[in-house]
Amino acid sequence: METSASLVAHPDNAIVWHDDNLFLLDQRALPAETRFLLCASAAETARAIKDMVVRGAPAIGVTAAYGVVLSARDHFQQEPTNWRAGVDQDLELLAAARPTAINLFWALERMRRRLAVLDQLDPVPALLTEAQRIHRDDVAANQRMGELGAALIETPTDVITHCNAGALATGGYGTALGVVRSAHAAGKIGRVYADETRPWLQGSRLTAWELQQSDIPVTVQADNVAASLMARGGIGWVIVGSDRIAANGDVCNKIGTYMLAVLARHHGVRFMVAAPTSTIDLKVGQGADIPIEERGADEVLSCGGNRVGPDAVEAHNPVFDVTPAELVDVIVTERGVIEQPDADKIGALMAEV
Ligand SMILES: CSC[C@H]1O[C@H](OP(=O)(O)O)[C@H](O)[C@@H]1O
Repeated sequence: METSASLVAHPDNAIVWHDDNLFLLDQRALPAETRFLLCASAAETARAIKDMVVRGAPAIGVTAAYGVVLSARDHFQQEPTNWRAGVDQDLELLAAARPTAINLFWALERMRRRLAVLDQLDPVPALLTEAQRIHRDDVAANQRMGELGAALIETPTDVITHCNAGALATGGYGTALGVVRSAHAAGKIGRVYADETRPWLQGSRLTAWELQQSDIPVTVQADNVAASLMARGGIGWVIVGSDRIAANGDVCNKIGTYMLAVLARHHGVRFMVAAPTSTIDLKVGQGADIPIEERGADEVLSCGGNRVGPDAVEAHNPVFDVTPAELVDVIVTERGVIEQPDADKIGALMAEV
């Protein structure tokens, strides 16, 4: 993949369709380096998702949608009257990139439905329009969630967040960090304590960088500081995103989220999950049924590119966990807020979607 220095590196500009190609702000390099990588094919897009050049549930859905556009362009150019089989294969390649975030499959299904009604003429313009609509809708949903989430914060407080559920994890603005941005603008959040989020360090590398771009006070902390910080007082909320929400309200999110939810309940800190309805998977009844991605041992046994563990030692690296619905005080979606989520409330909200 080549790079292009002509794009502006900003959290809200991490996924860019430019010169009929896809450019991704390389989140593996942030914050030390801001570089865009060119994805010129569906295969390169799938690789970028798998390698976490781009990550975050809505962000990989938006990215995969553009990957389908690249696929249609390539296969239409190669075989103008027989491009569908190649595009179908690329849809499967993109779907196999990562297993947990439902937004990837939700976005690909939207592209499949658009494909189904296209005739054999050039599919690219219609597919690009659909991908851009998915991208635009995601940003609008995040801005709406920001408003709804901020309104729940009654008195000014500090908050803890985990991983990165910001503009970098979405089409822009962010889910959890979208609430933070809106609440801070309304004078309701003083400081954000960002868990570094081992092993991939989305918090110390991405959330801290994002909040600095928005001039929001942020303090990075090791993941195991959260308990004593809550015990000290002054933390009103834990605000996180999600990669998949089961039909009963169980929330799958970055590893360590479940630990935060238990601590929050113990310390009387409220626990908010901000996620668009595209993150709710009614086909999965409970959190235990959500596939949890396991990544390589090297992510755990290294830090900042330096090996820290001994040779030949084993490592366990599940990168998501499940927080039971009963530990979630509120789920904020773009369609509304669900207090004390359960299957009936999730079903009622989704019936309106
Ligand atoms: C707004 S969804 C962000 C969500 O995705 C992250 O996982 P990863 O960085 O591995 O893609 C994490 O679970 C965030 O909460």
